[in-house]
Amino acid sequence: MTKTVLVTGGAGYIGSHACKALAAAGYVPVTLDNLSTGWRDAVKFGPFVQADLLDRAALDAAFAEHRPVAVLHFAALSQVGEAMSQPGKYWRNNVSGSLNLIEAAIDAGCLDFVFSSTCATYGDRDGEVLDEETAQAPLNAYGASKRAIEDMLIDFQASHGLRHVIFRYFNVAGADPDAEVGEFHRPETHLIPLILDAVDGKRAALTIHGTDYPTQDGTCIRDYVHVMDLVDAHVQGLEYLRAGKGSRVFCLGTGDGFSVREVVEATRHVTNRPVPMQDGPRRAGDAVKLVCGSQRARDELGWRPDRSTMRQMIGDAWRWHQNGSYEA
Ligand SMILES: NC(=O)c1ccc[n+]([C@@H]2O[C@H](COP(=O)([O-])OP(=O)(O)OC[C@H]3O[C@@H](n4cnc5c(N)ncnc54)[C@H](O)[C@@H]3O)[C@@H](O)[C@H]2O)c1
Ligand SMILES: O=c1ccn([C@@H]2O[C@H](COP(=O)(O)OP(=O)(O)O[C@H]3O[C@H](CO)[C@H](O)[C@H](O)[C@H]3O)[C@@H](O)[C@H]2O)c(=O)[nH]1
Repeated sequence: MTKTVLVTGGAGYIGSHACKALAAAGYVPVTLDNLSTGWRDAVKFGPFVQADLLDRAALDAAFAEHRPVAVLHFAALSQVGEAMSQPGKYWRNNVSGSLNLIEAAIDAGCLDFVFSSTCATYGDRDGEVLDEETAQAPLNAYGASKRAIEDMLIDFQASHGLRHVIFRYFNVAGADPDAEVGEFHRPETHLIPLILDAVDGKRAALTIHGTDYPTQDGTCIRDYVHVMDLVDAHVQGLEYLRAGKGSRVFCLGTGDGFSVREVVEATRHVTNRPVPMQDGPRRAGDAVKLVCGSQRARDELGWRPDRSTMRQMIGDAWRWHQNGSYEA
C-alpha cells in the first residue's frame, strides 16, 4: 500500500533531505512549499504542491488529493536577525500557518504529526547541557513562534487526539553525500556554508562574530548534527507515531560542542585550503554555548548520529558547495 506523507517545507534545506530519506524508506513524500526560501529544483523525490500555509483552501485541497498518512512540518521562516526586526512576519507565517495546517490535518483525519522545533526555544542557558526537561525561554520571535507551535500541538492532542513528535534541532550542517540536494540559503547566515564561501572566494572573508566569549578560544560553542542523521531521526519519529506510541519531544544533537574557531580549523583541514577570516564584534542574540543532551532519541528511537563528525559534515557540505546549486 502506498504510504504518502505531506512534507511542508520540502523545497528547503532540511525538508529536501527528509524527502530523500522518506523515499528511501518506502514513503511517497509530497512537498508542500511556497518557495519563499526554498527551491523548485530541490523537489526531486515526489510530487510538488506549490502553496502557502496561510491558504487554508489550498491545504484542504492537498490533503484531499494526496491523502497523506502523516505530516512532517518543516516549513517556517527561521532567520533570527529578521525575527528580531520583523516579529509580526514570524508570528503570522510560523504560528498562523501552523494553526491552519494542524486544523486542515485534523479535518482530513491525518493525526500523526512531526514538527521541527529548535534549541532557539531555550534562550540563553549557557553552560547547561540542554535536553527535553530543560525549561524553555526563547529570546526572539523565531524561538517564541516555535514554542507556541509546540504548545498548540499539546492542545490539539488533548482536544482532537493529534499525535505528535517534536524534534528540537541544534545546529544542522552538511549535505546529502550524493550531492543531489544540499544547503542553499539566500541570504546564507549559517557558519559552515559561509566558511566555504570564504574558502572558494565567493566572499572576501569569514567574520567571526565575537572573540571575547568565556570559552577556551573566545568564540561561541555549538552542537552540530549532520542533516542526514537528522532526517533519519524523522523517519524513526514517523515510525514511532505509526506504531501507536504517544506524543514525545526529542532533542537532536551529538552532545559535542565546537567553537567557531574549531569549525574554521576543521574546514581548513578538510578542504586543504586557507580560510580568509577576520575578527568581528558579537552578534546580537547569540548564546555562548548550546550543547544537546540526546539520550532520549538514542534510547527510544534507536537514533545513532554516526555521520555527525565535523570532518564528514564539512566534507559533504564542501562536495555540495563545489557541485550543487539550484540557481543554474
Ligand atoms: N537549519 C537549522 O540549523 C535549523 C535548526 C533548528 C530548526 N530548524 C527548523 O527546521 C525547519 C527547516 O529549516 P531549513 O534550514 O531547511 O529552512 P529553509 O528555509 O531551507 O526551508 C524552509 C522551507 O519552508 C518553506 N516555507 C516557509 N514558509 C512557508 C509557508 N508559509 N508556506 C509554505 N512553505 C513555506 C520555504 O519556502 C522553505 O522551502 C524550519 O522549521 C527551521 O525552523 C532549522
Ligand atoms: O558569519 C558567521 C556566522 C556565524 N558565526 C557564528 O557561528 C555560530 C553558529 O551560527 P549559525 O548562524 O550557523 O547558527 P546559530 O547557532 O545562530 O543557530 C540558530 O539559528 C538556527 C536557525 O537557522 C537554528 O534555529 C538554531 O537552532 C539556532 O540556534 C554562532 O556562534 C555564530 O555567531 C560566525 O562567527 N560568523
